[in-house]
Amino acid sequence: MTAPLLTARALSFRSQSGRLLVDNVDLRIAAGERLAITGPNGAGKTTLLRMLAGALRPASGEVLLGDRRLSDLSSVERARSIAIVGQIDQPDPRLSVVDYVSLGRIPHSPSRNRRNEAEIVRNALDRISIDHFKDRPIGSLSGGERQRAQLARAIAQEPKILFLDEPTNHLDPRARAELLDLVSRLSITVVAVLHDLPLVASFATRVAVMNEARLHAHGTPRETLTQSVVRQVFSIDVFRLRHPAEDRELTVFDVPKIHPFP
Ligand SMILES: Nc1ncnc2c1ncn2[C@@H]1O[C@H](COP(=O)(O)OP(=O)(O)OP(=O)(O)O)[C@@H](O)[C@H]1O
Repeated sequence: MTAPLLTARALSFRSQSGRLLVDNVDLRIAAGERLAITGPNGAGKTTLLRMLAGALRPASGEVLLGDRRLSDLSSVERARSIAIVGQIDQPDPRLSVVDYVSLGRIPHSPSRNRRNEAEIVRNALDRISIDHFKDRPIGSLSGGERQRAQLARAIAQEPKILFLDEPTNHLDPRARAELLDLVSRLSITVVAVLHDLPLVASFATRVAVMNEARLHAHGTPRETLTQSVVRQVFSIDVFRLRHPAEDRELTVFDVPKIHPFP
């Protein structure tokens, strides 16, 4: 592996009651990689993501960005390097989409060149294909549209690493694949919490499978989304089959049968 852009060493987090929510996690993320953090509900994925992004201070362990500890960076240095698209973002609903996306430029404001700034924002709107609703108030957007606006704001921030917490949860199946395709074309390092295993398999270059606060498996999708890991962690089966119409492999996650009513 080339020199990691982000390194987590023995990262742990405890709740106030003393429960371990993340237990001794080591990770190395190289520049250009797309790491998907997956695992069952409550496994510690968001807690881990927030520590990796510097939004939550670990109880023990450390995170390095390049060779610098994240905790030693100023908030401006951190904001120039790291963008987070989280699950909760409640901007003023009257803010127009273009003004909201412009907020991504705040960390860069000391070196402001107005024409250049406007160009970067326009570019972000264009890359996420939301320029047609750039003048609408944020409060009028659907969940999926809002998720796209959040991503455009993060792109306008021009970070080294983009952190996404369940970026597709409001999107329909096609829009999910399109959004992740778009993210993978940005050529930046991405760390994303994702539940949708087929999307994990096609989007991620590496996968971190969390289970009960621990890193259960870490590696390429093929190394981690194995029959034994998927069974043990998610209690479902995974099959790798030939696509019936195309010359490629299909990864099929076999969810349990839902009993018909009654
Ligand atoms: N500040 C906190 N205090 C106490 N418990 C917490 C705190 N934050 C998270 N938890 C608990 O820690 C566990 C892990 O939470 P986390 O949000 O990291 O899980 P997750 O894997 O992202 O879950 P999900 O898939 O449901 O979003 C959960 O049981 C959650 O209720």
